[in-house]
Amino acid sequence: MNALHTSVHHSAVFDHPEMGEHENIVFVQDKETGLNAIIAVHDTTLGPALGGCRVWPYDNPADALTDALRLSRGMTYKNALAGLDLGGGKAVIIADPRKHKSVELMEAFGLHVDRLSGTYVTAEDVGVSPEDMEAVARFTEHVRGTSATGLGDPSPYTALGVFQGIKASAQHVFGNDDLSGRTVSVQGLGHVGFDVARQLHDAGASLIVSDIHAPAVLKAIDAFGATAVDPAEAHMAEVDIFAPCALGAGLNARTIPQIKAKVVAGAANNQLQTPADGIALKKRGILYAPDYAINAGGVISIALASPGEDDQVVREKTMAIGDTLSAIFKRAETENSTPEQVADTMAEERLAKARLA
Ligand SMILES: NC(=O)C1=CN([C@@H]2O[C@H](COP(=O)(O)OP(=O)(O)OC[C@H]3O[C@@H](n4cnc5c(N)ncnc54)[C@H](O)[C@@H]3O)[C@@H](O)[C@H]2O)C=CC1
Ligand SMILES: O=C(O)CCC(=O)C(=O)O
Repeated sequence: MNALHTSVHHSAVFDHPEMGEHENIVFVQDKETGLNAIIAVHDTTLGPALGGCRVWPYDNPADALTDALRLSRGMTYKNALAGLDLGGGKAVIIADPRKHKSVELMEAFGLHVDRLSGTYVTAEDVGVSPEDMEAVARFTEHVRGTSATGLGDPSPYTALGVFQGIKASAQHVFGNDDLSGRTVSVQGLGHVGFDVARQLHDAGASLIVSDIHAPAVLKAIDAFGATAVDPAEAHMAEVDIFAPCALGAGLNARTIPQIKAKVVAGAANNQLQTPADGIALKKRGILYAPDYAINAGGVISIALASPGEDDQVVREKTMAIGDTLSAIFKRAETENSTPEQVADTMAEERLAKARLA
C-alpha cells in the first residue's frame, strides 16, 4: 500500500470530522447474510449505551460511519437530558430496508450485538420494525423495543412526545397551543411521522405531507385529507410548523433561508447539519425544538417500562417533554442562546456530575 493510500484510509476513519469521544466503534461483516454494519458506542458514563439500529442504503461506508458517529453521540445527550441511566450508542446496517433486509441478516446483527456484552443495547430506528428486533432477540438479550422486554414498539411514545413538543413550541411562539386551524408540514410518514400526523389531524391541524415512499403519502391523504408535496420541498411549505420526521441534516445553509414556518419541531434525529444552522434558525426568528429533547419518548418507553406493566409512568414522563421544552425555550431567551445550546449544556452538566461521582 503506498503512502497516499494509507493517508486516505487514515483520514477516512481516525480523523473523521465526527469522531468525538467515542468509546468503541465496531465494523461488522457477515458474508453469508450480506451484513455490513457499524456499531458505535459513544459514552457509557450513565449506563449501557442504548440506541436504535438503522437500516439504510448509504451511498458509501463513509456516510454510514458519519451517521453512526453522529447518531450515537446524539443518544448520549438524549438519554442524559431525559434523566435516564443510559449511555449513548447506535448501529447502522448498510442495506435497503425494503429490498435487502432478511430475518437472517437481523439475526446475524443480533449475534454481533451480543459480542459487545451489554455495553451496547439495540432497538428500532429507521428501516427497522419490532419484528426485526424479535429476530435480533433470538441472538442477544441486549435488545429492547420488543413486547418481551417492555412495551414493544417505541414509536408511538416517540410520536406522543413529539406531539407534546409541537404544542409547547406553538405555545411559545403563537401564545397558545391550540393546533386547530394551524398548518403543519410533516416530512416522513414512517412509524413516528404517521402517528404524529394522526395526532395533529385529531387536534384539528391541516397537513401537508411528504415521503419518498409513495404508498405512505397516499395513506395520509386518505386518512387525514392531507395535501402532498415533493419531499425535497417539504421545508418550503407555507405552514406554521415544519415537522421533520425522516432523516437528519435537513436543516442546513441551503434549506434554512427557504423555510416559511415559524416553528421547526419533529422526530428526526440530527436535524441540524452543523451547529451554525441552529444559530441561523434563531437569526431568522424560527423556533427550533432540539431533536433529542423532543424525540425522547421512545427511549423513555424503553428505559422505564417492564413487560406486563401498563404504560402510565411512561406516558406521564413522555408528556413532560412539553414542559422540558418550554423550560429550554425560556432559558434560551434569558441567556440569549439557542434551544439546542441550552439542551447541550443541560445534558453536559448531568454527564459532568456523573463523571465526578
Ligand atoms: N422510532 C422511534 O421511536 C424513534 C425515531 N426517531 C427518529 O425519527 C425519524 C423517523 O423514524 P421512524 O419513523 O422510526 O423511521 P421509519 O423507517 O419508520 O420511517 C422513516 C420514513 O421516512 C421516509 N423518508 C426517508 N427519506 C425521506 C426523505 N428524504 N423525505 C421524506 N421522507 C423520507 C421513509 O420512506 C420512511 O417512510 C428518524 O430520524 C429516527 O431516527 C427518533 C427517536 C425515536
Ligand atoms: O426509540 C427508539 O427507537 C430507540 C432509541 C433511539 O434509537 C432513538 O431515540 O433514536
